[in-house]
Amino acid sequence: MITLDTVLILDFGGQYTHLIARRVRELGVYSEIMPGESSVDDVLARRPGALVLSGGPRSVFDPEAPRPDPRILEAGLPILGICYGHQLIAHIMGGAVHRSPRAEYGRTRIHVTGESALMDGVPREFSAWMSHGDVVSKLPEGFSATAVSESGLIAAAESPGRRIYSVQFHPEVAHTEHGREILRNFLFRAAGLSGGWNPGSRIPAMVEYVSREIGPEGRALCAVSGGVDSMTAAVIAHRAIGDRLHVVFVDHGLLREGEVEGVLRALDGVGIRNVHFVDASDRFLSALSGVADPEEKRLIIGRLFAEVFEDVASGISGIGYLVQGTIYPDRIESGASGRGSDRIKSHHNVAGLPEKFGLRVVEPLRDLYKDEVRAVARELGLPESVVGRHPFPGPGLAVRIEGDVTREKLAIARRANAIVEEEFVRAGLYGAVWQAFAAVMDSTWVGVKGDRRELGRVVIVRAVTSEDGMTADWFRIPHDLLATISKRISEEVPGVVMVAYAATSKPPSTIEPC
Ligand SMILES: Nc1ncnc2c1ncn2[C@@H]1O[C@H](COP(=O)(O)OP(=O)(O)OP(=O)(O)O)[C@@H](O)[C@H]1O
Ligand SMILES: O=c1[nH]c(=O)c2[nH+]cn([C@@H]3O[C@H](COP(=O)(O)O)[C@@H](O)[C@H]3O)c2[nH]1
Ligand SMILES: NC(=O)CC[C@H](N)C(=O)O
Ligand SMILES: [Mg+2]
Repeated sequence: MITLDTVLILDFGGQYTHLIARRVRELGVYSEIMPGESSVDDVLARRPGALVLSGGPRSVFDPEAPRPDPRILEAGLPILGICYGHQLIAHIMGGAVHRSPRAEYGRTRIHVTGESALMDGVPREFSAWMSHGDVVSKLPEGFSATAVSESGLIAAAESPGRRIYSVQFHPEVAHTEHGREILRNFLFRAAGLSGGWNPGSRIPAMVEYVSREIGPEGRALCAVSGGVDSMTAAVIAHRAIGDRLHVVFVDHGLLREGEVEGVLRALDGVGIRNVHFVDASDRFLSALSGVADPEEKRLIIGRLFAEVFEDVASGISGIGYLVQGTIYPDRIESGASGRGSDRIKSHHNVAGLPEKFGLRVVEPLRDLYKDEVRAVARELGLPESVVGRHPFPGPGLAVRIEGDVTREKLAIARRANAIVEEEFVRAGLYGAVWQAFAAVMDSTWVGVKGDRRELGRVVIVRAVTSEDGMTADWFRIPHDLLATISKRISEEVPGVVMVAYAATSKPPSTIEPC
């Protein structure tokens, strides 16, 4: 699916690597992230139009520091180094990097000192976001500095003849003024890429990919949750193979109020005929009984999903494939994107499938971010109720329940989640947040209801804003809305005596509690 104008971002563990990929895509150039130490052959095999070397936590002179294959710098490709990437270029090509006596963190004034395609249309002075302790103290042969920071440190450098550019600051973060222009200048002026990519433009290629994978005779199962990812994957697969597509929707007993009816209605609406609804709630809930560890719960659910899919598949003749709505962040967060990144959570659809899974997995959306999937869904004509639906994790309410999943906690989670969603809709704020939900804690709080002591549960309400679920900020919820939600949950949901609001961003938290 790679076209000529792909930008590959070599990841050295930077905090903002994903933002670089997103910004580049927003500018109309397809981009992907690769491990920073990928070999020159692996990089060139993907026929990139340009490379970006990301930031990273290490010092270039640290013996453990990740390094690019040096031949990459000689391959003649346009390169932009950012922060650690900037330092790597200097270090490898014969310049020098030193521990700076003055670290620069946060907003820093930048002075443009030279003529540079990178700085075209950018004022001679602007504020940029810095986050570094090392500094390039000597540039390699043939490089010149084009900007300095307020402390006189090199902030941008280049060797235009070799089409190698580097910046010490982070053009990809919103706090850097003109960061977008600088990236745009790199892509279109320095690297001469042509742009014009948008997520919708990938629809034909995605349909093509599904047709090719499944072949002219093949039949596939598509696991659908009703979320925008799997609905979009199903519609793409349906375009590709028509009624050779069978959709399976599983009730694992961890769904929200009204969800079964809603999803079946939505499936009917997109014209998919072969729908298999499986009520497997007893099977899932009994397997989860007494299991408190979050990762263990996820892995059990992943395994049971796979078993149910295999059962359904074996009842339909000729099914050899499973189409899933896996998206890019699912793979990244499950630690599947490259070496050295940590597995944060086992998203059931990535890490949960058993090694000997009997069906071949087909994932048309595997390289897209959520907002890009939404753009595709809109383009495909899916209804706004699907396009705008908040993400709901595959393991369902199990990840919104601390400790073991009991019927008591499930009932609380179900009611409390319904109240949160209803009130966000009523306040006109459903579309303003990435997600809004309630989680049920194991801990208790002493309450007093109708003059009687009641040892009740704690429910945590969480609402976040986010672009892609990779990072998130807690939503500054209006107090009136929080008051209504809190009052309704504590009054209407038996067994709850405390409602709290989660005021931590991601990082350091994640969005869902488990
Ligand atoms: N109840 C379910 N029945 C069948 N398949 C499911 C179910 N829940 C999840 N899946 C499968 O797991 C995949 C991942 O779930 P995930 O929640 O990430 O995506 P989604 O539900 O499609 O979208 P969203 O993130 O918007 O909820 C889905 O795309 C689908 O293939
Ligand atoms: O399909 C999914 N399977 C999962 O196992 C899963 N866990 C979390 N999520 C959703 O992913 C986004 C990031 O969540 P976290 O910050 O909690 O990791 C949030 O939007 C979460 O709702 C999941 N989606
Ligand atoms: N953000 C970065 O890439 C930091 C690079 C390097 N670790 C430094 O501290 O200078
Ligand atoms: Mg979902």
